[in-house]
Amino acid sequence: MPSLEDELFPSTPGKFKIDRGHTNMNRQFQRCFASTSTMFLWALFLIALTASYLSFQSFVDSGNRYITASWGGIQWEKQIRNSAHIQRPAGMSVLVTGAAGFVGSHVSLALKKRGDGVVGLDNFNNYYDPSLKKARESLLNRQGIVVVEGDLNDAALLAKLFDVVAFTHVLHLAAQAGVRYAMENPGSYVHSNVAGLVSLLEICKSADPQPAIVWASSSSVYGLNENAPFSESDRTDRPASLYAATKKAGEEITHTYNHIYGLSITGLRFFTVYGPWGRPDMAYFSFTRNILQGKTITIYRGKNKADLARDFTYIDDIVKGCLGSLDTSGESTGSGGKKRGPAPYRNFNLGNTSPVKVPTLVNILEKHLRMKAKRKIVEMPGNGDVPFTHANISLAQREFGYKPTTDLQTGLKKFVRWYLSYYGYNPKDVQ
Ligand SMILES: O=C(O)[C@H]1O[C@H](OP(=O)(O)OP(=O)(O)OC[C@H]2O[C@@H](n3ccc(=O)[nH]c3=O)[C@H](O)[C@@H]2O)[C@H](O)[C@@H](O)[C@H]1O
Repeated sequence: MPSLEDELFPSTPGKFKIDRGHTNMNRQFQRCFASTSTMFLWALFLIALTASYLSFQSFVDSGNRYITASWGGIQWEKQIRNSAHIQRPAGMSVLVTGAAGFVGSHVSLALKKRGDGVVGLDNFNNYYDPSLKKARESLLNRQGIVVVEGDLNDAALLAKLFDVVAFTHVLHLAAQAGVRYAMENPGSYVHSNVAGLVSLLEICKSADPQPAIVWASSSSVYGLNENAPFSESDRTDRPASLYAATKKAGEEITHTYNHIYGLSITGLRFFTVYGPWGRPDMAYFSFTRNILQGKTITIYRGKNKADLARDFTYIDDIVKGCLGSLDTSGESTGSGGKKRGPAPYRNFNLGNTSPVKVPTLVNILEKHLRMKAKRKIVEMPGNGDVPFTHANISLAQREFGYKPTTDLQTGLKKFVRWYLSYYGYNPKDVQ
């Protein structure tokens, strides 16, 4: 009888040598035959195992190819390098995250126009109509700017981008925006504004040379602050929304990376930015759409029937603020994850310095659209809104000459003109 060991390990070399001197040939033959067929079965099993392993590997490989299909390869790298190519003396090569977004697309075009190299990154998520993002991307493409489709949390993609281009600057504008949406989808704020930010900083800190980073914080960090106008030295530890809390977290996180790794960091506290190619989720945009469609608009009102007010800031002024910040960012001091000395850490308000009440904003829209709004006034729900915002911009003025020049009347006129042409309304129909 074959031992258990024989059964389990039938292919052990030399184990089944035929003993020719044995008289019981038949038995020998049977044993040998039995062993051979077991060997055969095991061989079959091994072949099947190898085949399944190989096909699994090829499935994994093809999966990876699918995941990375939108980036990688010699041709792709060439496009990225062309896009990042600097065309002016002492120019910069900038990675703009959120490049297909409102502010990102405007600043990318301005950078390219003055001869800087720009590579965009955007995940084209569907927080609002992605076709608007695609339309902005087309504008950028026409100026030779490539927008890579990918998420901040894709560390392999970020590493690849820094392999291909030694970016001098990162303008980090990709974020989950919107104050009130944070109650519906809190996870998206953590994903983009916290995890995504850290993922980007990790790559930047390890880069050699390290880029200088300018990124979008928010006026919302002032939260329940009542000192007006808001100064950078005011309290920012009482956020009123999760959106604000993630932006405040961003300011703390970037401080850490500045402190440990010597990254140059500039945070920009944007005050309710508006203008052509804007964000459809914002009040001025959705009010315009609803007024044109004859739908009722809801206007929130604060305590004691006080109107809410915002320091609405026109996009062209914000673009100038972004360029000024990039130009004065100073250099990161570290390389390859090691700090070599202190680097700049700055936060600036970029606002308009003249708050306007929301009902006044609606009056201006009515005038430009030549249509009456159907208004419904409701008490401000506890949704993260703050009663007013008002920027003190003296710090940005001093540091890089920031000076907003567009008032809400003028800015909304430009917005309405863009809106009507983009969405195909004939202004004559809008009487
Ligand atoms: O500065 C910022 O850091 C933020 O600015 C922007 O937030 P907000 O100032 O809240 O702008 P926005 O939504 O246009 O509401 C404007 C006003 O209309 C009121 N509002 C709004 C909607 C509505 O239906 N009714 C209404 O009265 C509303 O109560 C508010 O008083 C960006 O979206 C945000 O991403 C961030 O960048």
